[in-house]
Amino acid sequence: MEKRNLYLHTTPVEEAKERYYRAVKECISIRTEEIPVDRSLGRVTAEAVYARLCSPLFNASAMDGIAVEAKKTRGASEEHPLVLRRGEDFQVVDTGDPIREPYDAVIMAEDLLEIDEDTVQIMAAVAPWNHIRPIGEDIVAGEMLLPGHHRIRPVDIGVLLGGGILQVRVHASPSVGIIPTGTEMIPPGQEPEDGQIIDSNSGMFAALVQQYGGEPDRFPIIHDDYEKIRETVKEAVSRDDLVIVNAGSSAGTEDYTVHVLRELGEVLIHGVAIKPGKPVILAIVDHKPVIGLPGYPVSAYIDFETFVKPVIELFTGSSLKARPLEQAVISKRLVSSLKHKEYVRVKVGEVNGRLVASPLARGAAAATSLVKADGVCIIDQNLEGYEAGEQVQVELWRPKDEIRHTIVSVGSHDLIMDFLADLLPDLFPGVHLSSTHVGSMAGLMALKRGEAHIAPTHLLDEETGVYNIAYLKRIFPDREMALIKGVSRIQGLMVKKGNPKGIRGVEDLPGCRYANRQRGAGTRVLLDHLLKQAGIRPEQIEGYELEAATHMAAAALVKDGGVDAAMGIYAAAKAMDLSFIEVGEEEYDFAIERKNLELPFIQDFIQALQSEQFKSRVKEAGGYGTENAGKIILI
Ligand SMILES: Nc1nc2c(c(=O)[nH]1)N[C@H]1C(S)=C(S)[C@@H](COP(=O)(O)OP(=O)(O)OC[C@H]3O[C@@H](n4cnc5c(N)ncnc54)[C@H](O)[C@@H]3O)O[C@H]1N2
Ligand code: MOO
Repeated sequence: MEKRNLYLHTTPVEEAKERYYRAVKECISIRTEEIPVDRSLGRVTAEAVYARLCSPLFNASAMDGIAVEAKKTRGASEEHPLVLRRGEDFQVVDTGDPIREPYDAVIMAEDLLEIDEDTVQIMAAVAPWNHIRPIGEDIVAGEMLLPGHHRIRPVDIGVLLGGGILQVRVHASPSVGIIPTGTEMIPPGQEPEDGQIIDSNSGMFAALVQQYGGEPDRFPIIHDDYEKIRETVKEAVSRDDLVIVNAGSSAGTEDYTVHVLRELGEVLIHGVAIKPGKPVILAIVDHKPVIGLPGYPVSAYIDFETFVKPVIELFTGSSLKARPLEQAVISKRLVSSLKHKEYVRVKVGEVNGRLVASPLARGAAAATSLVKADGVCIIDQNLEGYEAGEQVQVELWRPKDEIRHTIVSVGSHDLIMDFLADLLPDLFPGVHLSSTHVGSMAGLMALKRGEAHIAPTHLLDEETGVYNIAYLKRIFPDREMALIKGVSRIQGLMVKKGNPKGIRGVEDLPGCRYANRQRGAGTRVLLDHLLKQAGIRPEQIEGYELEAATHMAAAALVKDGGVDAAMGIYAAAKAMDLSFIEVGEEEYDFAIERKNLELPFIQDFIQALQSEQFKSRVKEAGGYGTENAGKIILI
């Protein structure tokens, strides 16, 4: 067997950061540069900036009116108005005009009685400096306008220009080398062949670097070849301030990064007690920080935020605002190990006045969990997790105001949830739909615990043959509930195109490879019902234990995953270009507490269901009926 980097020891996150930053600070040199003020937005001052000019530059009129000598207005009153003559006693001025000797006060046009073009009457005396902005009232030449380490905002640009400053010295944007490695990697745009993986991380890193004020310097993909990786790292270190080497960070036989970095420089840390992101490498080569990030996108992102961002901030001279921490109730039990600090991506919604966090997929390769997340629940290394319903700290990634206007849906999955999520903010600006797919039963349980506004459900009551209502009565015996009617949809068996196995119905499933849905999913309840009717036991079906989380995930397993059949909706089969054997029609509705029907965004949701846009979109997908969409049944 080839050599592996088996490492059993990991360093706690804070210790790793502290040791690395101490070393980095000692070795890097911070560059600064002078740039035009009007292109300095977001940059950080390298030194204090002092005004070159005063503002205003001269004594200036603050109002439209006339400039006078204050002493000549003495004695004027309502009873004894005073007559003033142009040229002799006053000069007409506009706001901003210079006021020169002998004038020392301004009277507003509204306070004048015009007798003729050259004569006015005043009814009150004025004091010197009345309505005059003196030289340097706002800015005095030589005064400090901005301190060092200040991130420049639009208002700062205004003040600098007003103070006569055209160039400003700022921290230079660090150039960040990005080196993707891996023989199996291909650049985006190239059609992947078997076993190839699109290098999506480099694009994400480049965007992060830009967002945090650096300049990305991207290298082409380097194959798993020790010499090539070494030469590329040397090149990057010679031209960049900071270098990221992506993947090859862990224990694989072709994970060369750490060996290359050990040869070229010093590896301070390999392996941190963080999940995801454990195999991160923190090194220094030729006085430059070099960070090896793991290949899995979520690990790479979490490590970037934790270890790369603070290094970029050292170069840019200022820390970016940390994301706010909020208390939330966690909706599912979260078990975590004492071996690491864990970052669990969560969806967050406000239900009945409290924030509720629902954990998303925890896998390090689940990049879409980063896209769906409203935040992250951080479980400290010394904690073994949280029980459902416990208070947790969540770092919010989305503005709280937006979270407040989000409908939280937990339950069964259907493609219409995607249509609605897309349609809602279009029809009702500011309203969002967040849906978590856990199956019908688990959704109703979440609704019961007050963790969702709505629970999409399709549960067949075997006795009555009626969908959903019986379950609501049973699960919420003493609560006033309602059902917002959704769609009727065709359920069936999704099979490979052309149905090569000649499957006609559930009776043909024994002998085929099947993919099931998770326990409590309505689709699984339907399968069990049909199996019972057909007198087939679950053990007779190969793959009964294989659980797909959504219709689309089940369809994907049939398409490419070595599975012959899975139960699902027509629209998913159509979207994946599969053949479809209809087994029946069912009703997909939304359970809700009656008191929540009046919430403004729930009213918007009901209207969206009734909208023409929704109906035509659903019709296009096929296999749905929308006659009852948006109707309310009180239970
Ligand atoms: N025996 C062990 N195996 C693994 C361990 C371990 O401790 N012992 N650690 C696991 C952990 S944790 C992680 S995280 C990964 C890290 O893997 P590597 O950094 O070595 O990355 P690769 O194996 O080269 O790639 C893994 C995977 O990542 C994706 N990837 C890679 N590069 C990119 C890219 N540029 N863009 C998008 N995605 C990328 C891809 O799916 C690769 O298959 O190791 C575990 N293994
Ligand atoms: O560190 Mo790995 O990122 O846990 O999957």
